[in-house]
Amino acid sequence: MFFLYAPHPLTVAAIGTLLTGSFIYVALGWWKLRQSRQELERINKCLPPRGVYRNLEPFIAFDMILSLLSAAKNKKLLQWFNGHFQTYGPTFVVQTIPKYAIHTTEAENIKTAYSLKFDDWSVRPARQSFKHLMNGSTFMSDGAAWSHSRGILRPMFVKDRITDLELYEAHFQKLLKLIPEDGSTFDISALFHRYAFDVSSEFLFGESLDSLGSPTDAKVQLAHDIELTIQDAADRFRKSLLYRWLRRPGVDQAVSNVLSSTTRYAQEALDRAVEDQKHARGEHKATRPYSFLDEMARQTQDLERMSHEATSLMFAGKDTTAGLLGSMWYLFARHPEVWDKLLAEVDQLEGAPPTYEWVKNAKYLRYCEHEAMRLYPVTPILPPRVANKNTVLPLGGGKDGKSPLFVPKGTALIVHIYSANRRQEIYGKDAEEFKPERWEDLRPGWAYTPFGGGPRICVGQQFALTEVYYLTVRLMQHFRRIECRDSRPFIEDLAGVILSPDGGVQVGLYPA
Ligand code: HEM
Repeated sequence: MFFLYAPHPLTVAAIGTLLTGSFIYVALGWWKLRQSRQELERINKCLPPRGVYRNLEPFIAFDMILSLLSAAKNKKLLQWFNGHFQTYGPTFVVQTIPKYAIHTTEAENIKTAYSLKFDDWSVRPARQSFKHLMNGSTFMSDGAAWSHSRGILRPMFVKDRITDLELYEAHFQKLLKLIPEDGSTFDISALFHRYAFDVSSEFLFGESLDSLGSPTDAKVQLAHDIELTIQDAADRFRKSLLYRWLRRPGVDQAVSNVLSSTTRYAQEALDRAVEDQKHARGEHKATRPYSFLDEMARQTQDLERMSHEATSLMFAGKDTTAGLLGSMWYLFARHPEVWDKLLAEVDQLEGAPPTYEWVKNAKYLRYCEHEAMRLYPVTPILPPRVANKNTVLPLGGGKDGKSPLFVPKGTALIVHIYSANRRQEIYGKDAEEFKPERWEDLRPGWAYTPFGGGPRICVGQQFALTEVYYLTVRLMQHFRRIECRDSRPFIEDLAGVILSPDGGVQVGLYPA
């Protein structure tokens, strides 16, 4: 029987040659990689990392994941990382057998990855949880595709586009009606979220979702679905392997409504662009408020791309802006001396609404925002970048952590803004305190990057800041006194990916 099934000697020889050839090919590839790695390490004088977080279970770092989950459950995730930076120094490595991740607070490392060696790092591999919503957006792209989309986006955020203060004023008037005038306690951060929602939707779609007014049922549903979709994207990112079993009910329908609604808004903008071309050019600008999608329709007819870009901007801009307002007002409520000083600056306007130039030049207002963003940065941990080739970071290697660090292809780099902003070497011994005055002569450069940095710096930064400054001034012109109604210390809430105080910002406000 055996004889019947024995392979022909030529077949055996062919298989043998194939196997040996493959082995040599793989071995040569591995040897070449090792050589180039050693060469890179030698040229750059790389040393092994100073801080290494070692896992007992070295494959998926199960012990670290459990420890992180427990810290997150106790609302101490940021403190957990902060503690590890105290132990290991400003850069540490988490090693598992398949790959490793670098956590850093070091300005030079951030500058290198975000600017000097920008091309060595990609964002897309770590943003897969957003793919179903914004696959073609700037936020998701790398390389030439990113340059192209960012180029389309840029003109929409230039000065004349973001100085439409009427947009902010109209929604401020609606917000004002919802604030109790008798000093009774309310959560001002919840109103900031609705305000940012309405401003963003009007800016993006040309139509506000009107969450501060009397929205239609369809708008209420869309607002609900956008919130659910944002939470779901955060779940996908955090729970990765377990996500399938831990999905929130109604997610599929919510995602589908968000996508079909943004597609409808995009289609309407394209139709208007066609109408405009038929009539005098740019006619709609006189009759309609400026909309991001209208502007985009002048540059592309790609419906999916427009819908994905608008969705990504809604995600990137809404909670972040509300989060910054929340941090500032959380701190104002606890620092009456800062409130009084800012009030004096605001009073220079003698009650008139501020102009764009005024908010840009209001120094103390800017210091307050910088200081709030320093202590409670809206995005306390930036989304990871992944090395697309072997590369080097300037710091983190050697016994003192001052030597360059070799970074193998596939390594994730995670920048910790929250911990970077508390480094005593940069901010002094009082780094934990709220002192806007420190910004009079503080220039931390790459040590302070709440909006990211380099070519991918937040495209909406000026839009967000104008919105935040304008609303703060207008509220302070109306309400002259603030009282804190929550004596608990700051407890982190990272329910989305945005940092806010647990329990909101409970205050009482009094008009003049
Ligand atoms: C206080 C408010 C905001 C904060 C703190 C903030 C923060 C950030 C940060 C840190 C990044 C860089 C992420 C990285 O490099 O990994 C970023 C990118 C981005 N932000 Fe913002 N953002 C804010 C508001 C906005 C607004 C209002 C918009 C638009 C309406 C916006 C649109 C974007 C976009 C499109 C990107 C991706 C840019 C690119 O990849 O080229 N952001 N933002």
